[in-house]
Amino acid sequence: MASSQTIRVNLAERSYDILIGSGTLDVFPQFMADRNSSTHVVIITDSNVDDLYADALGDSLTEQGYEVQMMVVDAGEESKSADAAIDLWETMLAEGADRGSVVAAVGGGVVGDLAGFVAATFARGLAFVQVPTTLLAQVDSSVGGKVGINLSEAKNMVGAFWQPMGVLVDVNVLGTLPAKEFAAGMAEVVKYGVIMDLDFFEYLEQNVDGINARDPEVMQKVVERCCQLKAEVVEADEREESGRRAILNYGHTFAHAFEAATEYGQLLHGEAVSMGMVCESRLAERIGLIDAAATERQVKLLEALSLPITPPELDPEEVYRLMWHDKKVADGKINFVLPTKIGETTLTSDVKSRDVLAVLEG
Ligand SMILES: NC(=O)c1ccc[n+]([C@@H]2O[C@H](COP(=O)([O-])OP(=O)(O)OC[C@H]3O[C@@H](n4cnc5c(N)ncnc54)[C@H](O)[C@@H]3O)[C@@H](O)[C@H]2O)c1
Ligand SMILES: O=C(O)C(=O)C[C@@H](O)[C@H](O)[C@H](O)COP(=O)(O)O
Ligand SMILES: [Zn+2]
Repeated sequence: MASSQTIRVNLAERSYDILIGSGTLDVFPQFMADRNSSTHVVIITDSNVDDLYADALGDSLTEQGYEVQMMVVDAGEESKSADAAIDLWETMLAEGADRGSVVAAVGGGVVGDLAGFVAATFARGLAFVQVPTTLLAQVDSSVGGKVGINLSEAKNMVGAFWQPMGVLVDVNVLGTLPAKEFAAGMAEVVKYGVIMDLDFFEYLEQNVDGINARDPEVMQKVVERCCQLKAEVVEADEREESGRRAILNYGHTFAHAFEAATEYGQLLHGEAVSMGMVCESRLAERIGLIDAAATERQVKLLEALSLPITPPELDPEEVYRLMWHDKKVADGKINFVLPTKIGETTLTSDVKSRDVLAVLEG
């Protein structure tokens, strides 16, 4: 294993490390042994990641004397469903998983959210680790403990806060990621810059070529910075109670409605977030919170990273209706995370429906 860095997520007895480096998959058995004494590991992965990485990780555990149960779901957002969770629970039971088993999520955000949800609920809760294999999962979904599944009208509507025992990030796996998936991960990366780190946003602007070429040194820095920022936010507000964690939802009020309106089949989550951030920045402009130049700066960076910024043709009223399923709705109002400048956001419910509809109408 080449150089690596460890970022600690401090959450009292739920604290854990994120190990980030090149070639870290080689230490998977040791990583597991250091965190739990169980010898029964349930690996949950998807139909693409199975052959690419999960099988080999399973073999490396078997060689060390572990009993491994391998479970493969169909690749794609459709697997973040109640049906998929039921299949996993039933199979785990049939094949001997018990309270002492450990779940390892090996894959992107879909696998991480689904496997984490199954871990949180099977036998009232199993220990689990995250081995994120997409950029999006490495910079965002594997950290912070939000796990869950979708309902047809509401993204991530059924779930839990269930922290992993550890997160093992190998940036080498980004090499096999399709271009569209890599770009989708960059949307969440840009999000961190807009919500809380102007210097990081500028670093991204200055390193677009290195990012698009997936330069290992640049990508190691990008993943590390995002994980540091997410760890800080999660440590401050683990269960999204004080409002601090809500900043990670920038772009998501619109994004989740776009995903539900297109039945989770047309847009990647990161693509929807890219469109959602532009919409929410335009909404902030309309109510006088930010200047147009700051939105254009986001548009320019997102486009340079090959991300879409214009939502598909959808009925604005229907998208607005779906926004009411957002988990930030409280006291009959939608709370929006809106940028006030690059590097700063505010949480506000003081938004008129006509402004939201005007943004959706374009
Ligand atoms: N829990 C959280 O905090 C959080 C944060 C952000 C996003 N999410 C969720 O994450 C999901 C999106 O995750 P995603 O973008 O990783 O999508 P994904 O899990 O569907 O993975 C994208 C695609 O890449 C493939 N893949 C994965 N790793 C690969 C690799 N190394 N090489 C080649 N192909 C690979 C997968 O099989 C899949 O086809 C959404 O459901 C979103 O809601 C959750
Ligand atoms: O970790 C968080 O908190 C986030 O909001 C990160 C988001 O990128 C992610 O998409 C999350 O799953 C959205 O959460 P939700 O509570 O709006 O479903
Ligand atoms: Zn997201």
